[in-house]
Amino acid sequence: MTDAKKQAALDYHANPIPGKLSVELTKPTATARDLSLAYSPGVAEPVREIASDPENAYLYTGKGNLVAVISDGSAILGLGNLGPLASKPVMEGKGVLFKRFAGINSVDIEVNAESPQAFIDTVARIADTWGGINLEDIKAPECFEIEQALIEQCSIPVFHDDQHGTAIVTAAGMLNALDIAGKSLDSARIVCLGAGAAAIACMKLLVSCGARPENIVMLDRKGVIHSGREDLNQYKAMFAVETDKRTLTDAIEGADAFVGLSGPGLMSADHIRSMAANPVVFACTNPDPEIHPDLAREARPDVIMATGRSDYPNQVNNVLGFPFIFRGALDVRATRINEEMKVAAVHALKDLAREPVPKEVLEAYEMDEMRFGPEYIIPTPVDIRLLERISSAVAQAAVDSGVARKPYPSHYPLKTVDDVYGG
Ligand SMILES: NC(=O)C1=CN([C@@H]2O[C@H](COP(=O)(O)OP(=O)(O)OC[C@H]3O[C@@H](n4cnc5c(N)ncnc54)[C@H](OP(=O)(O)O)[C@@H]3O)[C@@H](O)[C@H]2O)C=CC1
Ligand SMILES: CC(=O)C(=O)O
Ligand SMILES: [Mg+2]
Repeated sequence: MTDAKKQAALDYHANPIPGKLSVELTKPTATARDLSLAYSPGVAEPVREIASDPENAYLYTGKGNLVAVISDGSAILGLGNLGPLASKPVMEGKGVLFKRFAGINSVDIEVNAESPQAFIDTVARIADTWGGINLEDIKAPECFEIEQALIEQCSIPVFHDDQHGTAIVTAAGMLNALDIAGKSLDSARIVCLGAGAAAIACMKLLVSCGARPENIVMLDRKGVIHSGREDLNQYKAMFAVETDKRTLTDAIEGADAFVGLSGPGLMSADHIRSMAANPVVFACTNPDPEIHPDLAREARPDVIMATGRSDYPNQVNNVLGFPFIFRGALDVRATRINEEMKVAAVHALKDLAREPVPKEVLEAYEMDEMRFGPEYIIPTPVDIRLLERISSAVAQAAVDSGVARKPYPSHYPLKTVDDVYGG
């Protein structure tokens, strides 16, 4: 970023008041009567109701439309382990996206925990307060243990966005990009740079969608994850392949697709030049991708290129997933977000990219045209139809797979965020 853009980003966060979110009132509070209902003595009535049946919390408090965004700051975007407090702008940002795109209230919580168990214990103790928990920017491998333990201990959806939100959006984008390239997932050779939270989840979901494990080469800081390595944790070991390739240069030659979930500037023009025809390059590290889109296009005019950023075409970013996935899960009071719900989200997102783009989206992006093709493989986050399509698909999948505690919502499909509380 230029110095001017850096300053603009700081000014945006600082002015006119610090931060990006505030809390608003939903009930009248002007009179003594209002206050006697909102607080003492009236507040005692819902207290008694919730004490007699915890389900009443959904009736009398904001729980049902409230998601906690929780991080330890150990993998903030691609910036690394900068600690809990430094993660707060990102967590507030996730709250902005929850509210703006899906009408969901959120609170960000940055936890200073000395161990995964301390983090788990902290979150488990406050879990009943929320309708759902979005874990964010927690590094691998600790994130896997943390998420699994919290799913087991909590009766509300617990979802590590960097794993599953990213995987859902990557799978939708990859299916479309390969289709445009004239290829298919079941025969594509895929190189994944990174073997952390996002990378492991993305490759697992791509395999569920039809990619062949033997066609995937994953790399971490030490190079290719191959079966001769003895330093692999159980998550990386799932992707160990029999190969004599050792470096990114070895692995990328002739590959159909590259997925970068690692660090900035790690892919060169030579790497991309050595890929197969119509290469698909998802350089998804934020804020600075593995290779800049301009450099990629210069090296390979036939590239189908995506980044995690809003300022280039094809934003493959979990913002296209988590607001709408939680919307659907909350509205049927799902106990968890399962594989069926994730796959439903992949297909809803993938299919929407093939439809004509509304004029509001063109205006927001100052474009005359956006059409399914190399420069438009996936919808943009401002597309209001995401709310309708993904939330509906996820809610239906929750009902069909038996994790919903309420029927498919009668106020669906949602056309705007003003509709989220129903009529
Ligand atoms: N576009 C999007 O929607 C999203 C993008 N991301 C991006 O993905 C990246 C990883 O995030 P996340 O998975 O949460 O973090 P993790 O800390 O869990 O994983 C980081 C992974 O990157 C690998 N890595 C780092 N540097 C290198 C390098 N020089 N060469 C090869 N591998 C390297 C690490 O290797 P090792 O295991 O050896 O340490 C590790 O496997 C971030 O940049 C983040 O911005 C994440 C989520 C969503
Ligand atoms: C987008 C996101 O969640 C990340 O880069 O970590
Ligand atoms: Mg993240």
